[in-house]
Amino acid sequence: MAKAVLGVIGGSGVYDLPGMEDVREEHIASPWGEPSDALRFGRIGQTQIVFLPRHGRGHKVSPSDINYRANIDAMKRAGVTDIVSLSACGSFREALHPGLFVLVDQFVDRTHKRESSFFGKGCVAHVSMAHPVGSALQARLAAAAEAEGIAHVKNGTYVCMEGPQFSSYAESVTYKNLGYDVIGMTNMPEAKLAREAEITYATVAMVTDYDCWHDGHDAVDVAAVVKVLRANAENAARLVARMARDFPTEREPCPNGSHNALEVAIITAPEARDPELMGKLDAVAGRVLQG
Ligand SMILES: CSC[C@H]1O[C@H](OP(=O)(O)O)[C@H](O)[C@@H]1O
Ligand SMILES: Nc1ncnc2[nH]cnc12
Repeated sequence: MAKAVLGVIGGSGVYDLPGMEDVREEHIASPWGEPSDALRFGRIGQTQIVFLPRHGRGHKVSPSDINYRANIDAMKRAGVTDIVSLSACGSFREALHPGLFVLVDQFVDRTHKRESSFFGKGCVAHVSMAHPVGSALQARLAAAAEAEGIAHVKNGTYVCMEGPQFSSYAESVTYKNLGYDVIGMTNMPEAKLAREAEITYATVAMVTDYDCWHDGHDAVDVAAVVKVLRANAENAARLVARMARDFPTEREPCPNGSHNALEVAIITAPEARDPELMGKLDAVAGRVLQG
């Protein structure tokens, strides 16, 4: 197994990762376009960390405009084996209150304007998304939250909307009635692309609001989100630092198959593959394509 490198993708309010040492920045070029920002390399204890703010510094990139493929490809090129996504979200349950961290285990993808695969014409692949979150990585997050006394719950479904507008009341009530737990605008296709790149993925969905279904709360707006973000970001930094303390130095096999997701996924015959696309897949699929 490869050396373990922990990637952290910071969402709204998380543009930095306090606690990293020996920090250096590098702009990683990707054949998939421009990543949201330079990658920040550092370590916490013995654990190598690569940090990327998905909206860029200053929050310049909107959810639909994020180049998710470039971000994941750049992380793969940086040697990242596991990604923790730190994401703000709205809640569809009274008990999932602002400030709570939901370690979701499922996603519903309602996005429709984003490139959501590295594969396509000239190299077709179908990875499993049955269990999109690495359960061992999720367990490490839960243990770290427990140790730090950070309020959290394990499991839940994150519905990813296109945005950038927040949901209508009818949409919000529909999602709630469908049994979804939280809502955001970014974790899809991020989680799909991570799986295609054989990177283990886990989300910390940090509740900021009750979206707009709750009679006792105003409909969500950015000001309401920002009010809760600062405390959430501080807890997120503590959580990651704690998890990094006991992180393995060697990559562990993922119980959900993310470490070898491509082994049984590529269906295009070798002689039918498009050389140009194969070139772009050098990082993401290099392990299986180069044998
Ligand atoms: C600022 S509220 C809406 C914004 O916040 C979430 O961002 P992220 O997932 O990157 O933390 C949500 O997905 C929207 O992009
Ligand atoms: N209610 C909400 N809907 C979508 N994305 C969010 N991010 C934070 N709160 C959100």
